[in-house]
Amino acid sequence: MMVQLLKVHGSQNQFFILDQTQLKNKLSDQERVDLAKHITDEKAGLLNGADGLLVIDSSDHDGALGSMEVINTDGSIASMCGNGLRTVSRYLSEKYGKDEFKVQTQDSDLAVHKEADLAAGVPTFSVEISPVSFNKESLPFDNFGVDKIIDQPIPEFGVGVHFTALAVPNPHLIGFGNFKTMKPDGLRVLGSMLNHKNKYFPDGVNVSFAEVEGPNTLFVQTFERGVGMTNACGTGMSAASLAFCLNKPGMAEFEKTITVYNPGGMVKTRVHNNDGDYTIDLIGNATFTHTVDIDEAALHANDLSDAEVEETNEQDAYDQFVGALDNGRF
Ligand SMILES: N[C@H](CCC[C@H](N)C(=O)O)C(=O)O
Repeated sequence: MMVQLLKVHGSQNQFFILDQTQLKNKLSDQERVDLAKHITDEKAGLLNGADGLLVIDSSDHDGALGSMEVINTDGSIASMCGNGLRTVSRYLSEKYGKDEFKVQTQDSDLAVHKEADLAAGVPTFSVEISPVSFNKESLPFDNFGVDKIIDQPIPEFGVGVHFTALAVPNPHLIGFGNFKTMKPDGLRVLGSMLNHKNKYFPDGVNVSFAEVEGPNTLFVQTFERGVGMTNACGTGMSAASLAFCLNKPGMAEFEKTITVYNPGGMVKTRVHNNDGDYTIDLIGNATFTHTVDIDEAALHANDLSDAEVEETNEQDAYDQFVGALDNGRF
């Protein structure tokens, strides 16, 4: 029986989507991890690979149209994926004909809704990023001698950079500085050092460098846990936006729209402060670039050799959207 996967992206953070409800027999945990590592591999995989596999399944939670599992390209499971959740939201919205609903994720059911297109031909969704925590146990982190890291220098991690650590709920370390003065390879070196189990972050951590470009305007680049350098990281940009509001109140405001540029384009965020209980809205594209038709048995066998790939016509519109961005970086 043929099954259709999608290749998608949120701000060019690329994923494959598999909707397990199509399958006669669902993939086992190991089959899903093996498939993720294979299909996203830039050489052995499909379409030069991707940053992860998003597995959709049914949900019996109130108001949820489905569930999302996030598998990084190295096979590790993440609790959340902001750019990916926008693409999953679009998939479920079109499957069920609804524009506002919830998606069940590992830690919580998150509110999502369709937004006005960011540009012609650029489907756009808003997704809730939460729960948020700064407690060391929630990332987790250790061996810094503190229970929270908020706007602090960590000399061994980078000179001229102030760091904030938070879980949204996947773990993020956000460094604010000036890309021109930061060591050019600083993000890659630090991201690689902290990517997997280490004495500071036992579960690894996503590392982002953020630069303030103006009032309510950031540029963020991320070295993702379990992936490496990506064009964008939705939870990373959301975490950076919250740190921006907390640490630079003169430049960023809660409840106001923040524009976050990244190497893959641009998203918008809005940080809500409910008496210290934070949630973030992440608004951005949900672009479907390819369909991938494959026999269910081949999926179980992790055999991609007969996969039939078709390109959609959506990337052109996204490229035009990026080309029209006016911050001088594109
Ligand atoms: N690499 C992340 C998961 C994907 C997050 C990112 N792609 C996003 O858009 O939030 C982690 O291991 O926590």
